[in-house]
Amino acid sequence: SATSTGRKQWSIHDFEIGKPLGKGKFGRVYLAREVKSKFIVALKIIFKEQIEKHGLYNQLRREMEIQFNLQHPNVLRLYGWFHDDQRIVLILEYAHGGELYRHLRKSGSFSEKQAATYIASLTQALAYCHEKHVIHRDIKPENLLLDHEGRLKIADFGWSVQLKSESKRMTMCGTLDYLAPEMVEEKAHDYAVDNWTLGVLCYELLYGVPPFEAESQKDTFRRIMKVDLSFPSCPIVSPEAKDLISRLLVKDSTKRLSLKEILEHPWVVQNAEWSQV
Ligand SMILES: CC(=O)N[C@H]1CCN(c2c(Cl)cnc3[nH]c(-c4cn(C)nc4C)nc23)C1
Repeated sequence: SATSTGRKQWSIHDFEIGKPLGKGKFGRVYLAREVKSKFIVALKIIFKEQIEKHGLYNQLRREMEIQFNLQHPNVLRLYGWFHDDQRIVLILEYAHGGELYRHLRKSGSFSEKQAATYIASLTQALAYCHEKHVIHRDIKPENLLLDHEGRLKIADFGWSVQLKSESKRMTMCGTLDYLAPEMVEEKAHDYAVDNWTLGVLCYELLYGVPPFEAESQKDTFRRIMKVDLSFPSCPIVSPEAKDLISRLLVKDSTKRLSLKEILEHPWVVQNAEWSQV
C-alpha cells in the first residue's frame, strides 16, 4: 500500500529472506529478494530493544536519513525501510562482490592500479558526502564493499555525522588503526579525518597491513600521535604512491591533501582505471 507521500509501504512479506551476509553494527544483514520484481537486496534487521537498550535510536535515525539521501555510484544505496513492533528493517543495495577486506586478505595486497582505482572511487564518494556536509569517519576495509563489477561501495554509515552548522563533532568512534590524531586526542575534528583515513587505507591496500599497527592499543595510539610512518622494502611500492600517503598522513589536519588534490595526484591520475571509478 502506498503512503500519502506516494512512497511504497514495504513489509517483510514483500521479501524472500536468503542467507545471512554478516553482522552490521546494530543487527544482522541478510540476502533477500523482493517477491514481485525478483530484485535482490540486502536486508539489515535491527531489533528495537537492542537500539533502545543502548540509546542508539537517534544515531540509527541519523544513519538512515544520511544514507537515504546519499545517491552516488560509490555509496551503498538505502532504498527504504519498514518496521514492526520488534524490528526495524533497512532495505539496502546488495553488493555482489562482498567486503573489500576479504579480497585484501585473500590477495595479501593489491596492485598499484587496483589500489589507485579504489582510492579514486572512495575519494569521489567522500567528496560527494562532504558536499552534503556528511563526514563518514569510519572508512576502513570492513565498511567497503564491492559490486558485481568490482566497483567500490561505502557501507555502514553507523558513525557518520551530518554537520549541522560548521561546529566540530566530539565523539569517539572507529577502530584504532584508522583513527586520526585529532580523534585519538578526542579533539574537535572535521572533514579532514576522512582524508587521513584515505592515507591509512591506501597504505593498507598496498602493503596489506595498516601503517601504525602495533602490539597494544597504547602503542598504536603512540605511533599515530607521532605519525610514526615507515615503508617496508617489500612489496615494492612506487615513490609516487609513498608521496601520496605521506601527504595524507600529516598530523596537522589543515596540511593534508584535499580530496580534489588526491584526484589530481600523479599516482592516482596514472594508475586509477577511471572506467571503474
Ligand atoms: C559493516 C557491514 O554492514 N558489513 C556487512 C554485513 C553484510 N553487508 C552487506 C551489505 Cl549491507 C550489502 N551487500 C552485501 N554483500 C555482502 C556479501 C556478498 N558476498 C559474496 N559476501 C558478502 C558478505 N555483504 C553485504 C555489510
